[in-house]
Amino acid sequence: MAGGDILLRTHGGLPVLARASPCSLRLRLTASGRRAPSSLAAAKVDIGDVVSQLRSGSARGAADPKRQRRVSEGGLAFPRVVTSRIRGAEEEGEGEAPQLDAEKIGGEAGGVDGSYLSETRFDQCAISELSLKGVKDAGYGRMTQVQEATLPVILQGKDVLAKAKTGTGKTVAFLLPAIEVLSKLPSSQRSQLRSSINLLVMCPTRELANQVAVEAKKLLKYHRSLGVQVVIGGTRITQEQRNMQANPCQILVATPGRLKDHLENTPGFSTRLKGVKVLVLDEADRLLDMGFRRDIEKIMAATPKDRQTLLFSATVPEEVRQISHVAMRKDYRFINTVKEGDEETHSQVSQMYMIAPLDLHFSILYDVLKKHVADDADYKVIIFCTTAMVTKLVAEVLSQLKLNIREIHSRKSQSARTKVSDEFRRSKGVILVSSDVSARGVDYPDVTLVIQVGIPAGREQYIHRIGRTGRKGKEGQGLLLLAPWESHFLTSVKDLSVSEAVTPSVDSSTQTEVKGALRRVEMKSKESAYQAWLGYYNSNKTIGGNKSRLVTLGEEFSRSMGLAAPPAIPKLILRKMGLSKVPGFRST
Ligand SMILES: Nc1ncnc2c1ncn2[C@@H]1O[C@H](COP(=O)(O)OP(=O)(O)OP(=O)(O)O)[C@@H](O)[C@H]1O
Repeated sequence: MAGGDILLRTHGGLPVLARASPCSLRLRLTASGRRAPSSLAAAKVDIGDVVSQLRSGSARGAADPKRQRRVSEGGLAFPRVVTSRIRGAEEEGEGEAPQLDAEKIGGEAGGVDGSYLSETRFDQCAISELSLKGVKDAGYGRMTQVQEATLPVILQGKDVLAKAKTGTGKTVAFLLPAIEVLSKLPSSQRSQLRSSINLLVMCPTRELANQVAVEAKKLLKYHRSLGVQVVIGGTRITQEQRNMQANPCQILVATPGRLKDHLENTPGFSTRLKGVKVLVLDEADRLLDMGFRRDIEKIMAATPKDRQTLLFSATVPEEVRQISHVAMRKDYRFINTVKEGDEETHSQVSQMYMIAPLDLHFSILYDVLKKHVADDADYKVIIFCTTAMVTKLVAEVLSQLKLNIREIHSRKSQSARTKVSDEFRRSKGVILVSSDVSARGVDYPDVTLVIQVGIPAGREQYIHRIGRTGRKGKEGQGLLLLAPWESHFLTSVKDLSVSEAVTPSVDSSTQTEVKGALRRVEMKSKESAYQAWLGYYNSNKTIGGNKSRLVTLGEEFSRSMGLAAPPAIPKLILRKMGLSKVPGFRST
């Protein structure tokens, strides 16, 4: 087991082992949500064994008692409850960094970990009656920590960069004060800017944009003079143009590519953007990374310089802090509700990783899923895969195995994506196989397990993906399934409590079923998955650097799909990947 001591905690009746990093040295929570000292143990846990022990009622305290004693005797001491102050809970972009007291904004309020809701109720805040009625109808009584920390600062007119864990209400945190700003615009300005866009919210994915608009509609319920529209890729741009012309709204939620399209092609659109008072970048670190930066810069340049800018995300890497001045005024505030010494992931989500050869991945996945499904009638699982085409393949294989599978990725039509997303949100007893289109922001309630197959695009992506479970303080489980040559990724999450799970011994009937399923999947799907897989790992800094090794790993992946030899790849694609001169790849 990598990285030192292990502590055992109870997770929904399931013993879970976690590495004892300095961050996890604090009182843990029991399944009932009461605070209790964690018991200590050291061992590896086989997920399969735990699940079957759980079914036979012997799971509690399943760890080896001798090992337990050894660690206890080893002197792992538990400090008292951490009541440290929040690090820079409110920091200036430059200059002083006022702090909020953790005890004031934390407490036993919210979900299982008791920390996502603050003590402050919305009706104690300086917000309009109309907003308050909307908030009440939405079912929100107390503010979440991030809402409590950001609302007064945004209402003061400051630019804000806010960091708060996944599923802790960041959407309302930026929407509510922004709506307040809009509702207080002097009526003269409002009539003058009647068709202008006053609040622009940018989101990296279409599903997230739709979701933000739904949340905005809830808060706008009693603000009859304010409306919201969505512009996203994958839909007919002419239809969007007609909608905007027929009923121009003051609030626009958009994905960057489509917004840029409107900027360039929709008459009068750039004039409407001149009315922007508040600009929000939701998932700011993603929108400011190289994939979106150019579009975002263009969009920002089309909005007034004196606008208010709000950047929100669960992850704010140092590079983003460095470049955030591009988007914000110099005196912006950095509001970080992740306590000093706390992890960026939730303590009530048990995180496991499993290292196994690629050719066992389908069998392990099937084994883990069968056990999870048998264990929890209300199961709701998301499996994240590396690329759209690998997602499609995994969904097809698991569907062949008669699991209740839905599939979502960028190669699906937008109408299919929306249908699957809406259905998954409402359902239980279903497994969503997804590319990174669902990694950030999407709020599917009650996800029981998140599985990540293959190396995630980075530490941030790992954190956002695992954040699809454990929302609003609820419990959840996460499993990262890696091949041995992918295990270097673990160093980038070594400060998180991710513990090793032993590879389950998959029985021969499971393996036979998986082989049969793989045989029934069309060759075309395997070819596309192989190409996409190669493209993904070829551009991975660590793995793509050694091309002859990539050939061998590609062979391993193709064997895992049940193929005797890797499929041939079109010359043009090999050339685009810079692999045409690498011996070992067959081309067509
Ligand atoms: N004050 C509140 N009280 C109770 N529930 C709330 C409150 N504010 C927001 N919520 C709910 O909490 C859930 C999570 O909110 P949201 O999706 O905004 O989280 P997030 O922090 O943006 O997550 P992510 O980092 O994954 O984007 C939503 O279902 C939302 O309706």
